[in-house]
Amino acid sequence: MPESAQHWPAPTARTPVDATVTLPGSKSMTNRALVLAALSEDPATVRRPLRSRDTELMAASLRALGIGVASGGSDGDWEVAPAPPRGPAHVDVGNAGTVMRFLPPLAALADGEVSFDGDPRARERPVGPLLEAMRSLGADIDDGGRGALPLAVRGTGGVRGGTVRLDASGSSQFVSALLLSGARFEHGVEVRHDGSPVPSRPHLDMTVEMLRAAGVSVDTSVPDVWRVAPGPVKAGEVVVEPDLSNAAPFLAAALVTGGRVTVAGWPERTAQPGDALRGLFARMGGEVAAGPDGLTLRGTGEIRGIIADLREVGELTPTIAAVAALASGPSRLTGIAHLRRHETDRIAALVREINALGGDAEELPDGLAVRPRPLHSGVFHSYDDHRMATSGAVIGLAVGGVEVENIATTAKTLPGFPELWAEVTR
Ligand SMILES: O=C(O)C1=C[C@@H](OP(=O)(O)O)[C@@H](O)[C@H](O)C1
Ligand SMILES: C=C(OP(=O)(O)O)C(=O)O
Repeated sequence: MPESAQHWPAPTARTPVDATVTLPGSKSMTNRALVLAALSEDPATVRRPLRSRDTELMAASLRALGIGVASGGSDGDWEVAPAPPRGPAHVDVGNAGTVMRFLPPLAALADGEVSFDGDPRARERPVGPLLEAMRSLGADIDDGGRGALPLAVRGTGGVRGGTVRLDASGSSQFVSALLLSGARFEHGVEVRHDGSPVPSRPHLDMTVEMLRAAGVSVDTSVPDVWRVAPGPVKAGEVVVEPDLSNAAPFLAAALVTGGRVTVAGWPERTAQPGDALRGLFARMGGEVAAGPDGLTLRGTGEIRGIIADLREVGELTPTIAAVAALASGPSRLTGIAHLRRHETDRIAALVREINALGGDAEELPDGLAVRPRPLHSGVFHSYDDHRMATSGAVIGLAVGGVEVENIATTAKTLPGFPELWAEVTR
């Protein structure tokens, strides 16, 4: 297909956006819930799960390991019938960090060999520190010495477990992965992080909260140390919250058009990093208020630049950068060197695409700087990255003639994005 055939003309807002949006479930919660359900003593239910590429890959992988994952009830609920995982099996991780990192420790509990591979990009994403940690906990892994996919976990039906030290500065998912399966290791697991700060702290809190809700004892009394006691997992019924990271482009739509967007069902309390959008978008000029209908952002007509360390909420960066490209003042987004190994090198990609539309963005060693400059029409490339694609949509609302290449890549975490966006912005 010629490149132009895959271009999606981003809608430009002729009037301020005014809408209420109901978003599908959180990717991060859904894939944690599926893993915990799979490791449970009893059948478990995942209510209001996200059904998207990343979560369907997780469900398919668990099925390949002999665990029952079936649709049931309304809202696409998943009924999980746990079983001791078994090989031989193959896991296609796609480009899902959660599948790539959360499943190898579970596969080490399997009886038999489990091979892992994924999209070409998945082979470039870091997994080495996790594999080393697993080896020191007693797992047998063949990665051909690459410290990357493709690899095989030679499960023996159990993992010794114990204490392990690792550098999780490349991805919080290394730690989450060990914790999620750790209760099923003979001695549980104690993970000690050693290195530059771990990114995405809220995602670690989410892991701990969901484990505790499943009856697992987790000790977090020492900073950068997580101890999971051995014992049963009882996931029961997990209700998945709306995906607040995917709320980012919709709230941004209100901010950049001086309009109003309400995200329905915003939880009062949540571990999701997307909750930080309230503060970040308020600093960028929005008025944010929580009410019975959800969280509402009103644009004031003013779009301010922002200086922010986004280490804890890295996955919000593409949207923040898109708003920054439309702001009246300069922005500096730092603490996010690890984004260079996300779905794409997000720092390089954002700078390239903003500049291709006439903007003034610059790469920093651990982030990017964006200075105000009027943007013009053009193609915004997505690099097979769902959050790049939605960022192009945000810019397109304010800049006429923006076309997003491969908008379909949004199906990684938000299938139906173009339709939902059209509804919200019409
Ligand atoms: O555990 C999770 O669900 C996630 C953790 C974060 O990963 P990193 O710590 O690798 O950034 C985040 O960016 C990713 O989208 C989801
Ligand atoms: C980094 C992301 O995803 P993954 O779970 O593949 O790491 C993301 O969704 O922004």
